[in-house]
Amino acid sequence: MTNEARLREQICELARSMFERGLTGGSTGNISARTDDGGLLVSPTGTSFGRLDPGRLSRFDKTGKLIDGDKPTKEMPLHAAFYETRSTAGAVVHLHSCHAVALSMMPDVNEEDFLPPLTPYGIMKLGRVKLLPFYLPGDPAMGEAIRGLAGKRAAVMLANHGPVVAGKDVEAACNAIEELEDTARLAMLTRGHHPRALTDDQIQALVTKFDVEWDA
Ligand SMILES: O=C(O)[C@@H](O)C(=O)COP(=O)(O)O
Ligand SMILES: [Zn+2]
Repeated sequence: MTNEARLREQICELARSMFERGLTGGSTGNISARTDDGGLLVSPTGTSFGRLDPGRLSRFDKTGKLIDGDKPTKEMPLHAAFYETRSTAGAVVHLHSCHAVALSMMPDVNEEDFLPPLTPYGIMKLGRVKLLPFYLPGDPAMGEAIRGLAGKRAAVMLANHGPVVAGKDVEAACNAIEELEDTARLAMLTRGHHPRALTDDQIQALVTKFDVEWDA
């Protein structure tokens, strides 16, 4: 099996796993990954994460030209902006995960640190998560918003829509976006109960020990 064939299988398998666990429903969400030749494999528009077909993923060459496969996600500008601004990005995932979307609607949420520092893994896997405003799905302005972050954030939350996370590869991006949803779930569950969050010293210790991108 070629590396590309393995990558196609992995994209579809991880997408299906997230769908089956209710992390994104219907035909929501999109996923992309870099190929060895600098191109991209991308989920087609209107497809369900539960039923992605490895042979029908949209394939782009390294210049951004669509080579074959089905019509790509309408969120290509969003995905492309992550690859352009983060040289370490090997994959990008977007979900409509319920608790993250709910948290994005809360009136007092911090736009610079969308997730409260509740557990170590949220900090280690995501760094600081920026809350972006609401955009219409497919609006290329989302790509401009990502470019405006100059590669400093691996994860953003689109208000009233869903999270988007870049990782070094498909597995890392999927693990990180699952952590985003879990942390948002904890935040919603503990909302109004004054949970004890991690202290600044604990956060700094994590950032240092696990080399987390945290300054942005
Ligand atoms: O919310 C949307 O419409 C998109 O962001 C989405 O999740 C699914 O769109 P496609 O990837 O074009 O199917
Ligand atoms: Zn979406």
